Amino acid sequence: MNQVYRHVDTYLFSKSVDTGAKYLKVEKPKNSKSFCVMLDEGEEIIDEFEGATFCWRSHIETFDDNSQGSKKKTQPSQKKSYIITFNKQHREIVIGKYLKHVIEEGRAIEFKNKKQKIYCNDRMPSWWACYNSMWKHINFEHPATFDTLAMDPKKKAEIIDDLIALTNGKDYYSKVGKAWKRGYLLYGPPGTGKSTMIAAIANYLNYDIYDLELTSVKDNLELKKLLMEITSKSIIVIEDIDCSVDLTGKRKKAKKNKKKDDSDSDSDSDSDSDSDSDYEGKKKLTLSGLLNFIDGIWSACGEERIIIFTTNHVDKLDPALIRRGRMDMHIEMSYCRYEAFKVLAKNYLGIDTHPLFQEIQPLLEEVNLSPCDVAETLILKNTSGGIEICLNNLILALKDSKEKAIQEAREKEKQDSEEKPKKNKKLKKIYGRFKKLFR
Ligand SMILES: Nc1ncnc2c1ncn2[C@@H]1O[C@H](COP(=O)(O)OP(=O)(O)OP(=O)(O)O)[C@@H](O)[C@H]1O
Repeated sequence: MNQVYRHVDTYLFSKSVDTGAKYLKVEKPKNSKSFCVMLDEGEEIIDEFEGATFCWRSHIETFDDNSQGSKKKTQPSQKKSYIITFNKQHREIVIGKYLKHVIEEGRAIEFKNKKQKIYCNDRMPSWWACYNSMWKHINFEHPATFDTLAMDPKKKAEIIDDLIALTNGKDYYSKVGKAWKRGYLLYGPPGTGKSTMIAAIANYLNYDIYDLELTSVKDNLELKKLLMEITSKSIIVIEDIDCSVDLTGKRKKAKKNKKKDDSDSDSDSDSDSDSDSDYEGKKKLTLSGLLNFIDGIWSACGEERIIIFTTNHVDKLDPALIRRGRMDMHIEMSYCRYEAFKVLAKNYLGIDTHPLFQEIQPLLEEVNLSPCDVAETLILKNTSGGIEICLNNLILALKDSKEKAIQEAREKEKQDSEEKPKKNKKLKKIYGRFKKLFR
Protein backbone atom coordinates (compact mmCIF):
# COMPACT_ATOMS: atom_id res chain seq x y z
CA MET A 1 0.00 0.00 0.00
CA ASN A 2 2.88 2.36 0.86
CA GLN A 3 4.27 1.77 -2.58
CA VAL A 4 0.97 2.68 -4.24
CA TYR A 5 0.86 5.85 -2.14
CA ARG A 6 4.40 6.67 -3.27
CA HIS A 7 3.49 6.23 -6.95
CA VAL A 8 0.48 8.54 -6.49
CA ASP A 9 2.75 11.09 -4.78
CA THR A 10 5.20 10.93 -7.63
CA TYR A 11 2.44 11.36 -10.19
CA LEU A 12 0.95 14.35 -8.38
CA PHE A 13 4.38 15.86 -7.94
CA SER A 14 5.02 15.66 -11.69
CA LYS A 15 1.61 17.25 -12.32
CA SER A 16 2.29 20.04 -9.86
CA VAL A 17 5.64 20.72 -11.57
CA ASP A 18 3.79 20.90 -14.90
CA THR A 19 1.31 23.40 -13.50
CA GLY A 20 3.93 25.35 -11.55
CA ALA A 21 2.21 24.81 -8.19
CA LYS A 22 4.15 26.33 -5.31
CA TYR A 23 2.60 24.67 -2.36
CA LEU A 24 4.29 21.29 -2.52
CA LYS A 25 6.72 20.31 0.21
CA VAL A 26 9.04 17.35 0.53
CA GLU A 27 8.86 15.47 3.80
CA LYS A 28 10.26 12.39 5.39
CA PRO A 29 7.35 10.68 7.10
CA LYS A 30 7.97 9.03 10.45
CA ASN A 31 9.43 5.51 10.23
CA SER A 32 10.07 5.93 6.53
CA LYS A 33 13.43 5.81 4.79
CA SER A 34 12.38 7.73 1.71
CA PHE A 35 11.24 11.26 1.22
CA CYS A 36 7.68 11.89 0.17
CA VAL A 37 6.07 14.70 -1.71
CA MET A 38 3.13 16.10 0.20
CA LEU A 39 0.47 18.62 -0.54
CA ASP A 40 -0.28 21.02 2.26
CA GLU A 41 -3.57 20.46 4.06
CA GLY A 42 -6.43 21.60 1.87
CA GLU A 43 -4.26 22.30 -1.20
CA GLU A 44 -5.44 21.00 -4.54
CA ILE A 45 -4.12 19.73 -7.84
CA ILE A 46 -6.32 19.60 -10.92
CA ASP A 47 -5.71 16.82 -13.41
CA GLU A 48 -7.39 15.89 -16.68
CA PHE A 49 -7.78 12.45 -18.22
CA GLU A 50 -9.87 11.41 -21.23
CA GLY A 51 -11.85 14.64 -21.12
CA ALA A 52 -12.70 14.31 -17.42
CA THR A 53 -11.42 16.65 -14.69
CA PHE A 54 -10.20 15.38 -11.34
CA CYS A 55 -9.36 17.37 -8.26
CA TRP A 56 -6.86 15.93 -5.78
CA ARG A 57 -6.83 17.37 -2.26
CA SER A 58 -4.56 16.48 0.58
CA HIS A 59 -6.26 15.53 3.83
CA ILE A 60 -4.53 15.22 7.19
CA GLU A 61 -6.23 13.52 10.13
CA THR A 62 -4.75 14.00 13.58
CA PHE A 63 -5.11 11.36 16.32
CA ASP A 64 -4.53 12.39 19.90
CA ASP A 65 -3.51 9.17 21.67
CA ASN A 66 -3.37 10.99 25.05
CA SER A 67 -7.13 11.04 25.21
CA GLN A 68 -7.07 7.26 25.95
CA GLY A 69 -6.07 8.06 29.57
CA SER A 70 -2.50 6.82 29.23
CA LYS A 71 -0.09 8.43 31.74
CA LYS A 72 2.77 8.68 29.29
CA LYS A 73 2.31 11.78 27.12
CA THR A 74 2.86 11.12 23.41
CA GLN A 75 2.85 13.43 20.37
CA PRO A 76 -0.44 13.33 18.41
CA SER A 77 -0.01 11.16 15.29
CA GLN A 78 -1.08 12.17 11.79
CA LYS A 79 -2.52 10.16 8.95
CA LYS A 80 -2.25 11.63 5.48
CA SER A 81 -4.44 10.74 2.56
CA TYR A 82 -5.73 12.17 -0.70
CA ILE A 83 -9.33 12.92 -1.50
CA ILE A 84 -10.19 12.88 -5.17
CA THR A 85 -13.34 14.63 -6.39
CA PHE A 86 -14.90 14.37 -9.84
CA ASN A 87 -18.23 14.46 -11.58
CA LYS A 88 -20.39 11.43 -10.82
CA GLN A 89 -20.63 10.58 -14.52
CA HIS A 90 -16.86 9.83 -14.60
CA ARG A 91 -17.01 7.16 -11.91
CA GLU A 92 -16.39 4.34 -14.44
CA ILE A 93 -13.36 6.09 -15.87
CA VAL A 94 -11.86 6.53 -12.39
CA ILE A 95 -12.36 2.94 -11.33
CA GLY A 96 -11.63 1.36 -14.68
CA LYS A 97 -8.73 3.41 -15.99
CA TYR A 98 -7.72 6.58 -14.22
CA LEU A 99 -6.35 5.18 -10.94
CA LYS A 100 -4.43 2.51 -12.85
CA HIS A 101 -3.02 5.25 -15.10
CA VAL A 102 -1.93 7.35 -12.09
CA ILE A 103 -0.11 4.43 -10.46
CA GLU A 104 1.55 3.27 -13.68
CA GLU A 105 2.65 6.79 -14.60
CA GLY A 106 4.00 7.35 -11.08
CA ARG A 107 5.92 4.08 -11.24
CA ALA A 108 7.33 4.94 -14.67
CA ILE A 109 8.46 8.40 -13.53
CA GLU A 110 10.15 6.89 -10.48
CA PHE A 111 11.92 4.35 -12.67
CA LYS A 112 13.08 7.05 -15.08
CA ASN A 113 14.43 9.21 -12.28
CA LYS A 114 16.13 6.46 -10.33
CA LYS A 115 19.92 6.44 -10.13
CA GLN A 116 21.35 3.43 -11.91
CA LYS A 117 23.56 1.16 -9.86
CA ILE A 118 26.22 -1.40 -10.56
CA TYR A 119 26.47 -4.31 -8.15
CA CYS A 120 29.26 -6.80 -7.64
CA ASN A 121 29.62 -9.93 -5.54
CA ASP A 122 33.32 -9.77 -4.74
CA ARG A 123 34.23 -11.52 -1.49
CA MET A 124 32.78 -9.36 1.27
CA PRO A 125 34.73 -8.33 4.35
CA SER A 126 33.22 -9.79 7.53
CA TRP A 127 31.69 -6.46 8.57
CA TRP A 128 29.66 -6.47 5.37
CA ALA A 129 27.43 -9.17 6.87
CA CYS A 130 25.63 -6.44 8.83
CA TYR A 131 24.25 -5.10 5.51
CA ASN A 132 22.44 -8.35 4.98
CA SER A 133 23.17 -8.37 1.26
CA MET A 134 25.48 -10.44 -0.88
CA TRP A 135 25.94 -7.61 -3.38
CA LYS A 136 27.93 -4.38 -2.98
CA HIS A 137 26.94 -1.46 -5.18
CA ILE A 138 27.90 2.00 -6.35
CA ASN A 139 26.18 4.44 -8.70
CA PHE A 140 26.58 3.56 -12.36
CA GLU A 141 27.67 6.54 -14.44
CA HIS A 142 29.03 5.24 -17.74
CA PRO A 143 28.65 7.64 -20.68
CA ALA A 144 28.31 4.95 -23.40
CA THR A 145 25.12 4.96 -25.46
CA PHE A 146 24.03 3.30 -28.68
CA ASP A 147 24.87 6.57 -30.43
CA THR A 148 28.49 6.40 -29.31
CA LEU A 149 28.81 2.66 -29.95
CA ALA A 150 30.72 1.98 -33.16
CA MET A 151 29.27 -0.98 -35.00
CA ASP A 152 27.34 -1.86 -38.13
CA PRO A 153 24.14 0.28 -37.97
CA LYS A 154 21.96 -2.64 -39.13
CA LYS A 155 23.22 -4.85 -36.33
CA LYS A 156 22.77 -2.02 -33.86
CA ALA A 157 19.16 -1.48 -34.95
CA GLU A 158 18.47 -5.21 -34.60
CA ILE A 159 19.72 -5.17 -31.01
CA ILE A 160 17.70 -2.08 -30.12
CA ASP A 161 14.56 -3.69 -31.62
CA ASP A 162 15.20 -6.80 -29.58
CA LEU A 163 15.51 -4.76 -26.39
CA ILE A 164 12.29 -2.89 -27.14
CA ALA A 165 10.50 -6.20 -27.76
CA LEU A 166 11.75 -7.44 -24.40
CA THR A 167 10.59 -4.41 -22.45
CA ASN A 168 7.16 -4.48 -24.12
CA GLY A 169 6.90 -8.23 -23.84
CA LYS A 170 5.07 -8.76 -20.52
CA ASP A 171 1.91 -10.15 -22.12
CA TYR A 172 3.78 -12.03 -24.84
CA TYR A 173 6.05 -13.87 -22.40
CA SER A 174 3.16 -14.83 -20.17
CA LYS A 175 1.15 -15.99 -23.24
CA VAL A 176 3.91 -18.31 -24.45
CA GLY A 177 4.73 -19.46 -20.91
CA LYS A 178 8.34 -18.27 -20.86
CA ALA A 179 10.15 -16.46 -18.06
CA TRP A 180 10.38 -12.78 -18.93
CA LYS A 181 14.10 -12.55 -19.68
CA ARG A 182 16.59 -12.60 -22.52
CA GLY A 183 20.15 -13.81 -22.89
CA TYR A 184 22.84 -12.16 -25.02
CA LEU A 185 26.23 -13.59 -25.87
CA LEU A 186 28.74 -10.91 -26.84
CA TYR A 187 31.82 -12.34 -28.47
CA GLY A 188 34.77 -10.95 -30.34
CA PRO A 189 38.42 -9.97 -30.02
CA PRO A 190 39.64 -7.67 -27.22
CA GLY A 191 38.78 -3.99 -27.57
CA THR A 192 35.81 -4.44 -29.90
CA GLY A 193 33.31 -2.93 -27.45
CA LYS A 194 31.73 -5.80 -25.50
CA SER A 195 31.82 -3.95 -22.17
CA THR A 196 30.85 -0.72 -23.91
CA MET A 197 27.81 -2.49 -25.37
CA ILE A 198 26.73 -3.61 -21.88
CA ALA A 199 26.94 -0.02 -20.64
CA ALA A 200 24.96 1.19 -23.68
CA ILE A 201 22.22 -1.40 -23.05
CA ALA A 202 22.04 -0.47 -19.35
CA ASN A 203 21.78 3.23 -20.19
CA TYR A 204 19.20 2.63 -22.91
CA LEU A 205 16.91 0.68 -20.59
CA ASN A 206 17.86 2.44 -17.36
CA TYR A 207 18.52 -0.98 -15.79
CA ASP A 208 20.91 -1.76 -12.95
CA ILE A 209 23.88 -4.01 -13.66
CA TYR A 210 24.79 -7.05 -11.57
CA ASP A 211 28.39 -7.90 -12.43
CA LEU A 212 28.64 -11.52 -11.36
CA GLU A 213 32.19 -12.61 -10.53
CA LEU A 214 31.98 -16.39 -10.76
CA THR A 215 35.41 -16.95 -9.21
CA SER A 216 34.06 -15.43 -5.98
CA VAL A 217 31.08 -17.79 -5.85
CA LYS A 218 31.63 -20.66 -3.41
CA ASP A 219 29.08 -23.13 -4.72
CA ASN A 220 25.77 -23.61 -6.51
CA LEU A 221 23.79 -22.68 -3.40
CA GLU A 222 25.58 -19.34 -3.15
CA LEU A 223 24.81 -18.73 -6.82
CA LYS A 224 21.14 -19.35 -6.13
CA LYS A 225 21.17 -16.95 -3.17
CA LEU A 226 22.80 -14.28 -5.32
CA LEU A 227 20.12 -14.77 -7.94
CA MET A 228 17.37 -14.34 -5.37
CA GLU A 229 18.72 -10.91 -4.42
CA ILE A 230 18.75 -9.59 -7.97
CA THR A 231 15.89 -7.19 -8.65
CA SER A 232 13.70 -7.08 -11.75
CA LYS A 233 14.66 -4.75 -14.61
CA SER A 234 18.33 -5.58 -14.34
CA ILE A 235 21.24 -6.91 -16.35
CA ILE A 236 23.26 -9.82 -15.04
CA VAL A 237 26.72 -9.82 -16.56
CA ILE A 238 29.34 -12.54 -16.56
CA GLU A 239 32.41 -11.16 -18.33
CA ASP A 240 35.01 -13.41 -19.94
CA ILE A 241 32.89 -16.47 -19.21
CA ASP A 242 35.55 -18.71 -20.78
CA CYS A 243 38.08 -17.74 -18.09
CA SER A 244 35.72 -17.32 -15.13
CA VAL A 245 35.88 -20.85 -13.77
CA ASP A 246 36.70 -24.16 -15.35
CA LEU A 247 33.18 -25.09 -16.32
CA THR A 248 34.11 -26.56 -19.65
CA GLY A 249 37.21 -28.72 -19.33
CA LYS A 250 35.97 -31.04 -16.63
CA ARG A 251 32.65 -31.46 -18.30
CA LYS A 252 34.37 -32.51 -21.49
CA LYS A 253 36.36 -35.09 -19.53
CA ALA A 254 33.19 -36.44 -17.99
CA LYS A 255 31.60 -36.50 -21.41
CA LYS A 256 34.48 -38.52 -22.86
CA ASN A 257 33.79 -41.22 -20.30
CA LYS A 258 30.19 -41.39 -21.32
CA LYS A 259 29.44 -44.22 -23.67
CA LYS A 260 26.28 -42.74 -25.04
CA ASP A 261 26.66 -40.05 -27.63
CA ASP A 262 24.35 -37.18 -26.79
CA SER A 263 24.07 -35.56 -30.12
CA ASP A 264 20.98 -33.35 -30.05
CA SER A 265 21.15 -30.14 -28.10
CA ASP A 266 18.24 -30.89 -25.79
CA SER A 267 19.62 -34.15 -24.62
CA ASP A 268 22.86 -32.25 -24.31
CA SER A 269 21.38 -30.00 -21.69
CA ASP A 270 19.80 -32.93 -19.92
CA SER A 271 23.09 -34.68 -19.78
CA ASP A 272 24.63 -31.66 -18.07
CA SER A 273 23.50 -32.74 -14.68
CA ASP A 274 24.50 -36.34 -15.27
CA SER A 275 27.98 -35.49 -16.35
CA ASP A 276 28.37 -32.86 -13.69
CA SER A 277 27.32 -35.21 -10.97
CA ASP A 278 30.41 -37.31 -11.79
CA TYR A 279 32.56 -34.65 -10.23
CA GLU A 280 29.98 -32.78 -8.16
CA GLY A 281 31.73 -33.80 -4.95
CA LYS A 282 35.07 -32.40 -6.07
CA LYS A 283 33.75 -29.22 -7.64
CA LYS A 284 31.23 -27.04 -5.91
CA LEU A 285 30.27 -24.54 -8.57
CA THR A 286 29.24 -26.65 -11.53
CA LEU A 287 28.05 -26.14 -15.04
CA SER A 288 24.63 -27.49 -14.15
CA GLY A 289 24.50 -24.92 -11.31
CA LEU A 290 25.19 -22.16 -13.79
CA LEU A 291 22.68 -23.53 -16.30
CA ASN A 292 20.04 -23.58 -13.57
CA PHE A 293 21.00 -20.02 -12.69
CA ILE A 294 20.33 -18.96 -16.27
CA ASP A 295 17.11 -20.78 -17.00
CA GLY A 296 16.20 -23.12 -14.18
CA ILE A 297 13.03 -22.79 -12.12
CA TRP A 298 14.64 -20.21 -9.85
CA SER A 299 15.61 -17.99 -12.72
CA ALA A 300 11.95 -16.99 -13.07
CA CYS A 301 11.92 -15.30 -9.65
CA GLY A 302 12.28 -11.85 -11.22
CA GLU A 303 10.97 -10.14 -14.31
CA GLU A 304 12.43 -8.23 -17.22
CA ARG A 305 15.94 -9.47 -16.83
CA ILE A 306 18.82 -9.66 -19.24
CA ILE A 307 21.73 -12.05 -18.89
CA ILE A 308 24.89 -11.20 -20.80
CA PHE A 309 27.98 -13.34 -21.26
CA THR A 310 31.09 -11.92 -22.88
CA THR A 311 33.97 -13.89 -24.29
CA ASN A 312 36.98 -13.51 -26.56
CA HIS A 313 36.89 -17.23 -27.38
CA VAL A 314 33.40 -18.35 -28.27
CA ASP A 315 34.73 -21.71 -29.52
CA LYS A 316 35.94 -22.59 -26.02
CA LEU A 317 32.45 -22.45 -24.49
CA ASP A 318 30.32 -25.46 -23.77
CA PRO A 319 27.53 -25.56 -26.39
CA ALA A 320 24.92 -26.16 -23.67
CA LEU A 321 25.84 -22.86 -22.05
CA ILE A 322 25.20 -20.78 -25.13
CA ARG A 323 22.48 -22.64 -26.95
CA ARG A 324 19.49 -20.57 -28.15
CA GLY A 325 16.98 -20.21 -25.39
CA ARG A 326 19.77 -19.62 -22.90
CA MET A 327 21.74 -17.11 -24.93
CA ASP A 328 18.97 -16.01 -27.29
CA MET A 329 21.02 -13.62 -29.36
CA HIS A 330 24.65 -14.18 -30.31
CA ILE A 331 26.24 -10.83 -31.10
CA GLU A 332 29.60 -10.69 -32.77
CA MET A 333 31.61 -7.59 -31.88
CA SER A 334 33.98 -7.31 -34.79
CA TYR A 335 36.97 -5.32 -35.94
CA CYS A 336 36.37 -1.73 -36.98
CA ARG A 337 34.98 -1.46 -40.50
CA TYR A 338 34.06 1.72 -42.36
CA GLU A 339 30.51 2.15 -40.95
CA ALA A 340 31.76 1.76 -37.39
CA PHE A 341 34.66 4.13 -38.09
CA LYS A 342 32.20 6.83 -39.20
CA VAL A 343 30.55 6.65 -35.76
CA LEU A 344 33.94 7.05 -34.06
CA ALA A 345 34.91 9.94 -36.37
CA LYS A 346 31.64 11.68 -35.49
CA ASN A 347 32.10 11.09 -31.76
CA TYR A 348 35.78 11.86 -31.47
CA LEU A 349 36.31 14.48 -34.17
CA GLY A 350 32.78 15.77 -34.76
CA ILE A 351 32.97 15.13 -38.52
CA ASP A 352 30.71 13.20 -40.92
CA THR A 353 33.12 13.25 -43.83
CA HIS A 354 36.65 14.27 -44.83
CA PRO A 355 38.74 13.85 -48.02
CA LEU A 356 41.02 11.41 -46.14
CA PHE A 357 38.04 9.04 -45.62
CA GLN A 358 38.59 7.85 -49.22
CA GLU A 359 41.99 6.50 -48.26
CA ILE A 360 40.79 5.11 -44.94
CA GLN A 361 37.77 3.18 -46.26
CA PRO A 362 39.57 0.46 -48.30
CA LEU A 363 42.22 0.04 -45.61
CA LEU A 364 39.57 -0.58 -42.93
CA GLU A 365 37.93 -3.27 -45.06
CA GLU A 366 41.16 -5.26 -45.34
CA VAL A 367 42.91 -4.57 -42.01
CA ASN A 368 41.75 -5.95 -38.67
CA LEU A 369 42.02 -3.08 -36.19
CA SER A 370 39.76 -3.02 -33.13
CA PRO A 371 37.49 0.01 -32.51
CA CYS A 372 39.56 0.54 -29.35
CA ASP A 373 42.77 0.94 -31.42
CA VAL A 374 41.02 3.15 -33.97
CA ALA A 375 39.55 5.32 -31.20
CA GLU A 376 43.01 5.73 -29.69
CA THR A 377 44.31 7.35 -32.91
CA LEU A 378 41.30 9.66 -33.08
CA ILE A 379 41.68 11.24 -29.66
CA LEU A 380 42.40 14.90 -30.31
CA LYS A 381 45.76 15.68 -28.76
CA ASN A 382 45.91 19.31 -29.80
CA THR A 383 43.37 21.75 -31.14
CA SER A 384 45.10 23.29 -34.16
CA GLY A 385 44.82 21.11 -37.25
CA GLY A 386 44.04 18.14 -34.99
CA ILE A 387 41.55 16.40 -37.22
CA GLU A 388 43.95 15.93 -40.12
CA ILE A 389 46.71 14.75 -37.77
CA CYS A 390 44.37 12.17 -36.20
CA LEU A 391 43.20 10.82 -39.55
CA ASN A 392 46.78 10.60 -40.82
CA ASN A 393 47.74 8.77 -37.61
CA LEU A 394 44.96 6.30 -38.31
CA ILE A 395 46.16 5.79 -41.89
CA LEU A 396 49.67 5.11 -40.56
CA ALA A 397 48.33 2.63 -37.98
CA LEU A 398 46.29 0.84 -40.65
CA LYS A 399 49.22 0.65 -43.08
CA ASP A 400 51.44 -0.60 -40.28
CA SER A 401 48.92 -3.33 -39.39
CA LYS A 402 48.57 -4.29 -43.03
CA GLU A 403 52.34 -4.61 -43.38
CA LYS A 404 52.52 -6.76 -40.25
CA ALA A 405 49.70 -9.01 -41.50
CA ILE A 406 51.47 -9.49 -44.85
CA GLN A 407 54.73 -10.27 -43.05
CA GLU A 408 53.01 -12.84 -40.82
CA ALA A 409 51.29 -14.47 -43.77
CA ARG A 410 54.64 -14.75 -45.61
CA GLU A 411 56.30 -16.31 -42.57
CA LYS A 412 53.48 -18.81 -42.21
CA GLU A 413 53.71 -19.74 -45.86
CA LYS A 414 57.45 -20.24 -45.49
CA GLN A 415 56.94 -22.39 -42.39
CA ASP A 416 54.30 -24.48 -44.15
CA SER A 417 56.48 -25.00 -47.20
CA GLU A 418 59.37 -26.11 -44.93
CA GLU A 419 57.13 -28.52 -43.08
CA LYS A 420 55.51 -29.97 -46.19
CA PRO A 421 58.51 -32.11 -47.37
CA LYS A 422 58.90 -33.41 -43.78
CA LYS A 423 55.22 -34.36 -43.66
CA ASN A 424 55.44 -35.99 -47.10
CA LYS A 425 58.51 -37.98 -45.99
CA LYS A 426 56.60 -39.22 -42.94
CA LEU A 427 53.58 -40.15 -45.04
CA LYS A 428 55.82 -42.03 -47.51
CA LYS A 429 57.32 -44.00 -44.61
CA ILE A 430 53.88 -44.99 -43.27
CA TYR A 431 52.71 -45.87 -46.75
CA GLY A 432 55.83 -48.06 -47.22
CA ARG A 433 55.10 -49.94 -44.01
CA PHE A 434 51.51 -50.60 -45.04
CA LYS A 435 52.69 -51.85 -48.39
CA LYS A 436 55.02 -54.30 -46.68
CA LEU A 437 52.27 -55.54 -44.39
CA PHE A 438 49.85 -56.31 -47.20
CA ARG A 439 52.37 -57.87 -49.53
N1 LIG B 1 32.49 -0.59 -30.65
C1 LIG B 1 32.99 0.43 -29.93
N2 LIG B 1 32.38 1.63 -29.96
C2 LIG B 1 32.88 2.67 -29.27
N3 LIG B 1 33.98 2.59 -28.50
C3 LIG B 1 34.62 1.41 -28.45
C4 LIG B 1 34.15 0.28 -29.15
N4 LIG B 1 34.98 -0.74 -28.92
C5 LIG B 1 35.91 -0.27 -28.10
N5 LIG B 1 35.72 1.01 -27.80
C6 LIG B 1 36.58 1.84 -26.95
O1 LIG B 1 37.62 1.01 -26.48
C7 LIG B 1 37.61 0.86 -25.07
C8 LIG B 1 37.67 -0.62 -24.72
O2 LIG B 1 36.48 -1.25 -25.16
P1 LIG B 1 35.73 -2.40 -24.36
O3 LIG B 1 36.28 -2.52 -22.98
O4 LIG B 1 34.27 -2.18 -24.48
O5 LIG B 1 36.17 -3.64 -25.21
P2 LIG B 1 35.97 -5.20 -24.90
O6 LIG B 1 35.55 -5.83 -26.16
O7 LIG B 1 35.06 -5.36 -23.72
O8 LIG B 1 37.43 -5.61 -24.52
P3 LIG B 1 37.91 -6.90 -23.66
O9 LIG B 1 37.53 -8.13 -24.44
O10 LIG B 1 39.40 -6.73 -23.62
O11 LIG B 1 37.25 -6.80 -22.33
C9 LIG B 1 36.33 1.49 -24.57
O12 LIG B 1 36.58 2.28 -23.46
C10 LIG B 1 35.84 2.34 -25.73
O13 LIG B 1 36.27 3.67 -25.51
